[in-house]
Amino acid sequence: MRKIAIGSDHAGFPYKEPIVTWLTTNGYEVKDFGTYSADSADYADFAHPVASAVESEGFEKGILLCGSGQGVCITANKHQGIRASLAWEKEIAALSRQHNDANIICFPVRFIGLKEALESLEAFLNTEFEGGRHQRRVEKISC
Ligand SMILES: O=C(CO)[C@H](O)[C@H](O)[C@H](O)COP(=O)(O)O
Repeated sequence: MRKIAIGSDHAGFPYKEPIVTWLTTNGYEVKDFGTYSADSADYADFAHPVASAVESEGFEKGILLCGSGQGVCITANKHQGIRASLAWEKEIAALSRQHNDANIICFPVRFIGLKEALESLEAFLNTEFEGGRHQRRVEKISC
């Protein structure tokens, strides 16, 4: 089964449960790294565990949610093995897989509808990396 890690802060929290439900309904195994309420929380406390899970704990991909999507994305990209992408519509989500081999998708929950987020997630999970010229470019990301 495909293992997915998910995490959010308070601003991302409203979409976490619907996304988990969508994932389990569609046959994914999901681990929820919090937050577990709408109380104010710090995005890095959830982005780091999700990034570690994808980087080295056998999770295929990760999903991170915060208000703008920026905080979780910046945090996750501090991890060597992570390519986290910010997505607000499905074509961007698919491109992050095709061209960037992204392994975490970050959603700006205060700026995207749930339907668009779920369609973007589906595109992200079902799109393969194209390799070729993009492989060379991805290899140049690490410093
Ligand atoms: O968007 C975020 C970080 O990029 C966070 O989710 C926060 O919501 C944002 O920083 C605003 O903070 P607030 O405490 O919700 O006002």
